[in-house]
Amino acid sequence: MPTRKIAVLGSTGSIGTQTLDVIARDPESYEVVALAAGSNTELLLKQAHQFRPGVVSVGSEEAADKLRGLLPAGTKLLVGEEGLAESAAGSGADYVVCALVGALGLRSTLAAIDAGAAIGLANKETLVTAGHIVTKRAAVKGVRLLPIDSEHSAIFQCLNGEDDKAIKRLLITASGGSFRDRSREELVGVTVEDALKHPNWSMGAKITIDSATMVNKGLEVIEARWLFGLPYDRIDVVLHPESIVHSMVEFTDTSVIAQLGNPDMRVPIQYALTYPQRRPSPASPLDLVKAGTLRFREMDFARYPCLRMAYEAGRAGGTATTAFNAANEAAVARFLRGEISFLAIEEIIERVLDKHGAAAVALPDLETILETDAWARREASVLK
Ligand SMILES: NC(=O)C1=CN([C@@H]2O[C@H](COP(=O)(O)OP(=O)(O)OC[C@H]3O[C@@H](n4cnc5c(N)ncnc54)[C@H](OP(=O)(O)O)[C@@H]3O)[C@@H](O)[C@H]2O)C=CC1
Ligand SMILES: CC(=O)[C@@H](O)[C@H](O)COP(=O)(O)O
Ligand SMILES: [Mn+2]
Repeated sequence: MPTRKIAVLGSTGSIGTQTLDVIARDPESYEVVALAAGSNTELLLKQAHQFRPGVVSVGSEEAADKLRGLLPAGTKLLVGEEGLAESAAGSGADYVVCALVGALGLRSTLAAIDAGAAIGLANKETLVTAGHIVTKRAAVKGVRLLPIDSEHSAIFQCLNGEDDKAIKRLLITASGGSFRDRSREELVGVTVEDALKHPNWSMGAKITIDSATMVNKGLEVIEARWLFGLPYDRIDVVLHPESIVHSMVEFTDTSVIAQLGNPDMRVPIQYALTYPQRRPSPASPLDLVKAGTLRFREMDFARYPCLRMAYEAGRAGGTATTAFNAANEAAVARFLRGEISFLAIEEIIERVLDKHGAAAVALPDLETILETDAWARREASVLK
């Protein structure tokens, strides 16, 4: 594999740091040309000195002030949305790891695609917000969207070399999240601290809350629809408490192909970086005998209404998934700030979707999508 010129957007986050861990283990294969982060300037400074990117971008002037004069000589320091776009499309990157959190990642993902860079996509909200625009733009540019999200990496691996016509359905696995052993009645009054205790994965705060509400799986169903081009009635979710089967594909001959492994994001990250090659990984090998039992249960949509809403928004099309994602982002931010209860997240999403109504336009343009995103955030930010 020729040396890849890598931009890592969201380099100080859970995915970003694990991406840099993978890169640091194989320095001959990668040159880091851009790092972008929000406010963790202490970690970003360490990363800049370790990887010497030509471009470093931060979320605000305040954060930039903390870096000025401390970066390696010659490093270009950028700020905000422009900095993200420049990191993605003006840094000489031929591969962009999209590991920002939220729909914030949309514009830089589009900029990277327009620049012809390969995309390692972790930032699922981008596809949920504007899947038809992102996928069409990538197809026109001949850019491959390589999935980093563990379930979509698993599906991508299961589909490798298969005939699309032989696919019967996708089976996305779900751990059930932090409160999987609680009834709905027992969700009243749960704390942020408890919601952040994912049973199997160590992840950023937002996705961990999304896993607890099952919004994450809803986002992943919509993400799968856009990545693999299948209708929603052929994308199913199954509860799998062990998070060892990362997802499966059922084929027309009744075969079910699965990808398994210990829950370690460095495996899907590395696969997205080195595809179609597979490289040794520092992840601990899976011992199925030690794992013993792998359980699968039917998804309970009454227990997890956010998943139902995601399917409804996906089927409605248009800007409904944009509104779903934006309302969730705003509601989760309020929950994490201690402003609303855990159950208020799903209530707010439901009310925003009710207000959004039927999608007016089947395939909205980017301006309409961005307007809907802003509208849904405003609505979700004031609902009690
Ligand atoms: N973590 C995981 O295991 C998985 C994550 N994903 C997806 O990957 C994406 C990233 O998730 P995760 O790594 O957990 O998220 P984190 O919250 O851990 O990291 C988010 C990154 O985005 C940066 N960021 C936030 N706001 C801004 C901003 N305004 N400008 C520039 N950078 C910003 C953060 O910078 P800073 O911290 O410096 O503010 C950080 O580097 C999400 O879409 C998530 O759903 C998918 C599968 C698994
Ligand atoms: C690691 C990863 O891909 C996350 O999306 C994780 O899968 C969350 O899992 P659950 O949403 O199944 O709890
Ligand atoms: Mn996932």
